[in-house]
Amino acid sequence: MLEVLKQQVYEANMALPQNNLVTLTWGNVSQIDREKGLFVIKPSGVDYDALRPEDMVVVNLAGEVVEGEMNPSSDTPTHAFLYRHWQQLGGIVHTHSKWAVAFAQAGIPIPAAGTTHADTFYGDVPVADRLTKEEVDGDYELNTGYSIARVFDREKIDPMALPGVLTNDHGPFTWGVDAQDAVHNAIVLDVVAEMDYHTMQLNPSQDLHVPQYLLDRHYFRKHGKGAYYGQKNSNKVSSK
Ligand SMILES: O=C(CO)[C@@H](O)[C@H](O)COP(=O)(O)O
Repeated sequence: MLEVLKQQVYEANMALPQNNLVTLTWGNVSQIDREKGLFVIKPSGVDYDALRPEDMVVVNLAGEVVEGEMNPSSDTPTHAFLYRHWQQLGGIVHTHSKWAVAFAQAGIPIPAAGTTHADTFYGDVPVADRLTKEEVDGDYELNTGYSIARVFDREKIDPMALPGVLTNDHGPFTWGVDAQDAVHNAIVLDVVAEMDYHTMQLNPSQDLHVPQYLLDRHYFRKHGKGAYYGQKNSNKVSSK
């Protein structure tokens, strides 16, 4: 079943090593068929060089395997939670891209410091709350999903205006209307994280945020004023 979707998800997963967003078997991509209530995700721990479209695993929104010989990604509960929590999501990516992971490990949001960022993310990319020992010892991946939703719900951020997050101590998740859109956002996220790191080195005392009018100009030029309008001043997302 879902052979076309498996091919799309396979190609999106292969884009992760092609864009230097992952090493070894790290990372994963999924995409959902909302009508069927099923999503397709990469199998767990499989080397990208050995990956095939037919290896993709079909999962329901409860995170249960519906079709597939291999175990689904270990992050499947996080993907399933996010699909349940936000109906707008069509595709989700998790990577260990190095510059975004550096910000995630430092617990620092990726600031909306330039127009490169503003074209894709309507504000700072926030850091999710650090998981407690109980959350880690419990259903770790599900609790990762809860930590992501908590920061967006608390800060009243439209997830489609700001399609990415840094899970504390871990790494980035991005999303979009489909898997390819989510991969695009994962690529942009790591590029702007690297740019921001160097900007911070060049001028540590500067407030890195672009002015709201420039954030608006770039974001709405690309996404339209009506689409995914985020909260005003959302580029001032507070750090954790
Ligand atoms: O963060 C981790 C492991 O620390 C996982 O996200 C891996 O990066 C990918 O795991 P699989 O998708 O292969 O299960």
